[in-house]
Amino acid sequence: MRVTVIGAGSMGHGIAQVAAAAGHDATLNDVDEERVAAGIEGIEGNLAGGVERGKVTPEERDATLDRIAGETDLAAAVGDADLVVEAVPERMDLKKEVFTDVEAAAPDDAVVATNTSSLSVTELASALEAPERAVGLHFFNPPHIMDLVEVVVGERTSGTTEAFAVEFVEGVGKEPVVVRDSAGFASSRLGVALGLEAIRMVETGVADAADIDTAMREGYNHPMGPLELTDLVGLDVRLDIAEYLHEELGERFRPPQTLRRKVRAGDLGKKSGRGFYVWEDGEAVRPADE
Ligand SMILES: NC(=O)c1ccc[n+]([C@@H]2O[C@H](COP(=O)([O-])OP(=O)(O)OC[C@H]3O[C@@H](n4cnc5c(N)ncnc54)[C@H](O)[C@@H]3O)[C@@H](O)[C@H]2O)c1
Repeated sequence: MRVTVIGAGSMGHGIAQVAAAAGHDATLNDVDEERVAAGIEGIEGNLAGGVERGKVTPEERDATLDRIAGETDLAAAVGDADLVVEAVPERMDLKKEVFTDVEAAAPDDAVVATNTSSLSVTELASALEAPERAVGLHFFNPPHIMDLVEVVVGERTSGTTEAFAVEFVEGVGKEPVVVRDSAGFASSRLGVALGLEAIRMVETGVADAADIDTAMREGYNHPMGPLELTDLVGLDVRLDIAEYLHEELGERFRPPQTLRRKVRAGDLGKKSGRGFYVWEDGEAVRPADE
């Protein structure tokens, strides 16, 4: 199968890697050469880590990389795709534009998927002349490690598209859960609620970021605390999601000022090197506000 991923950021490059590792031809698209190259470098880094840990053989690494191509021209990237997954920033207008461009250039029977964490798949699909071919494929961060993929079924998603999506997810070795389209789906709504409350607790001086994270790891057995997870996801991504959930679900999702302030300052978490923590070599090394 040919899989094209639009957007080579935190999620897009990982999704292309997962598809290629499962034997699909994967094309990675972004707005310029530099971002595509950074995405491919990210995949190389993930695979090198896999080889070091004995999870990936050198042959599998090479075969996966051989199946990945970069392409900055969207029409060329999707021209012979069987599945297109968009992973551009969490903004409805931008994603609709991408969907429209994909439909104009992709084969008529290609499935058009979105990796959105929260936006309505039904509304996004309304940008297509054939909304029945749209579906949500919500991978988790980092896609090559996390097993879950939410398959989000919009109002107009056809049974064939849903079945294709579930089969694709199982085929790449992940665990699909099928969810109805509603703001934040099953996972982001709860995950973001926890993250926003943790930020409000830092703001009001209940405890500092490291202590809140320790409490959730040690007390609730979460593998990662809500603030470190916010850093991993990206503060800008979390802010976009919170704004949408605030609009759709009300006051409890109002983005805290601290989140806005950090995003304005360019403190986006792991990807910029600083968020609630300072990040070095992919690890949170100390709280940012000490
Ligand atoms: N970060 C997470 O933990 C996470 C988890 C699950 C889902 N998501 C969702 O995945 C999507 C992407 O998030 P991300 O964290 O990878 O964002 P990101 O900011 O890391 O990457 C987005 C990429 O899209 C590119 N882009 C922007 N406009 C484009 C266009 N018109 N055509 C092609 N590329 C374009 C950007 O250059 C950038 O490289 C969002 O919808 C987000 O909600 C994110």
